[in-house]
Amino acid sequence: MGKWRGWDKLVERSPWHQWLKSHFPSPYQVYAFTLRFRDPELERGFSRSFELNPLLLGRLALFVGALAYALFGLMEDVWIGSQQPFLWWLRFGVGIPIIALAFGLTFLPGIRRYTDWILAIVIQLIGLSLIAMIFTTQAADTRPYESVFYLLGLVLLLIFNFVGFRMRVWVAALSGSVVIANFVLVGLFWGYEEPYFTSMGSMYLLTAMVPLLFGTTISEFFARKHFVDSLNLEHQARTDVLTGLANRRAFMERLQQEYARYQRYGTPFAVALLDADYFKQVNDRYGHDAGDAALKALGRIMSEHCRETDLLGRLGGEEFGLLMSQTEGRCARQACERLRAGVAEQRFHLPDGKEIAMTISLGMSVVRRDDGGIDAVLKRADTAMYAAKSSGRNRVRMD
Ligand SMILES: Nc1nc2c(ncn2[C@@H]2O[C@H](COP(=O)(O)OP(=O)(O)OP(=O)(O)O)[C@@H](O)[C@H]2O)c(=O)[nH]1
Repeated sequence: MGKWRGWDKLVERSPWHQWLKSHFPSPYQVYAFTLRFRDPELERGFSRSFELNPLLLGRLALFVGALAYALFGLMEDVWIGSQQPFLWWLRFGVGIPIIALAFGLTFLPGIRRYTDWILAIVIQLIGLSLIAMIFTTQAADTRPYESVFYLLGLVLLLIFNFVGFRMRVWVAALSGSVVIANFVLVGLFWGYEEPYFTSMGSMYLLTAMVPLLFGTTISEFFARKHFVDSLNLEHQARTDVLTGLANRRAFMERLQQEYARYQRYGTPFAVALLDADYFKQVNDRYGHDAGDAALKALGRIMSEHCRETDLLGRLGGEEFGLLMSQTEGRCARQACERLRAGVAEQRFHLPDGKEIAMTISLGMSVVRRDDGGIDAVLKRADTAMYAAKSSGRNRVRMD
């Protein structure tokens, strides 16, 4: 996007961008012009969130489009009896093979990211064939209304372009505009001398494009908004409100996944249960709000002492859990010691300015072959944690 920086700046100052920004707060920013998420990972997640595979949708639209295109041709040739073999050739010799070729291309590996462009090119070629039909029937002057029907064909093509394939909005807008521009250009050079047909025709096409563009933009906007809202809700459902750490549900899910991985690949893991020592005294002495602030600070300090691959969660009250992936024995114990020492060395600032010291007791266990599930691992960690408490607190015990 580097070369578009000037353009981006211009768009960013527009009221449209400001409005979008208020609906897609960071980190879900979208490009104002193309309505795409700035984060490629998010964009991929959004595409995946559609149950309908875009390739499948593209194939379906190509098939239906080809069927309609062929049926119109058959009706004209067989039933009405076209007087122009050139049109028949254009439809069945060029149009249908192009659609069939595009259909075949959608089966090539790695083509998925180019689907929009393949479909846009098909739209252009079919558009050109319809434009050729419009102006050759005009030139032949056989039936005065014939070219109007082909003009209606262009309107149908615009409908396919915007709503048939779920193309990216800006690609559809570009492709639709080129279809109209081609119609105007060909009309100016090969149409009736009098500009009535070309100007009225382009007015109809432009007017058809406005609601199509507007409608697809709105539906794209709401689809993205809905996606972002569902991500936010999912995040909230898995996050502890006070500390911002993973909540019990998220922690247990990760633990379950880790256990499944252990069963399948044998990658070990360790779990520690961490409990604040004499926390009741903090509440009793300084009040519940101060206790909350202390818990929040405890969560922050502990996460600073964890590895990125570890998961720290608040399991409830003043109890936390630490899941250490691909870790066992001595390494896990060292990690727990580091955490214990890190908390013990820290001074906690309460909202009223007072400073207190806090300590934690940790009980740790490493997964074993004979564990029937995560309950057994957790139970050992719990027993170890109570052993740490009863042997004086501010220490690590392993079971
Ligand atoms: N402020 C605050 N306090 C909480 C929260 N959840 C649990 N607590 C308090 O944490 C305290 C836990 O006390 P106990 O289980 O008796 O344990 P303790 O005082 O930490 O003593 P030991 O665990 O034996 O070292 C209780 O007073 C709970 O009210 C919370 O979200 N906020």
